Amino acid sequence: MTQSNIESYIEKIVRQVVTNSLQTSPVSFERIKPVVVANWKMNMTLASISKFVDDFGTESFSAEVVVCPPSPYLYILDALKKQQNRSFTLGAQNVHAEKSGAYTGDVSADQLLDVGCHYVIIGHSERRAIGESNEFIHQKVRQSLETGLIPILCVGETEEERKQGKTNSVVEKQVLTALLNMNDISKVIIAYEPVWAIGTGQSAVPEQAQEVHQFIRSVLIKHFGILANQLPILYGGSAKPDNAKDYSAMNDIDGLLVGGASLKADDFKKIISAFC
Ligand SMILES: O=C[C@H](O)COP(=O)(O)O
Repeated sequence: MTQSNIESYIEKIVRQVVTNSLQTSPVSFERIKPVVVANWKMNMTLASISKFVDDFGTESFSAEVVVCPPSPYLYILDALKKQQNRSFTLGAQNVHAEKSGAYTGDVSADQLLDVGCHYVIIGHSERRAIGESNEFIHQKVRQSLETGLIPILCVGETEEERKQGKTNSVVEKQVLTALLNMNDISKVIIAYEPVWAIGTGQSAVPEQAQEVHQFIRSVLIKHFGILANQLPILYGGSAKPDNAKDYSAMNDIDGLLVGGASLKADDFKKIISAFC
């Protein structure tokens, strides 16, 4: 074999590996550790949080479990979970893009770290709906990563956009704008949440979600390299104890972002178990 034959042979193999990884689920990597996140939104009180912690029990899970309470309860939830040895990690529902300053009512990434947070949800459709742009979301992701918080970046299309066949283009733009010019995205988690499935009881069929997850993974690999294969991509939108197992069976669904069904510890634990 001549030198140029060897080079073209190697090039062909490399191209084949990349093409395969773009078209199918990764086979050469270990399965990503599942992540199951509770987003309590603007629900719960001190009494119901205390009951949740009691009911959650001391069980530990092979999945990473994250609970995101409303911000006034972050500190007390951290204290309760440490005191009672609970196996979940703390996350916030939002963060400001700037490090500090005159932003009445907002909370910074440093402050979230200070009260025990490791994760933060960014770009949830309920915040996009009140005016958060892709660019602002990008700044929040950057600030969180620089501070040491793990961003859970939410993306997803509206019902109208899906009907118009724009799901992939909408989601691609949301992902790429949020992660623009970032060299290291290894700490990012993506959550695909079709807006029409959130809080409606009309969850996406697992195969429908899998299709978008696979597309998101291919976008990540194309723009950030093969290691992007290891980023968890979660599904969110009317996930419940009785459909969690079906999502966990999908190759590219690495966990769930759960709203309503995370308010009761028993329901939430059933959902976690589906990924363990
Ligand atoms: O963050 C969670 C999602 O918005 C899903 O909410 P849901 O499970 O109540 O539909």
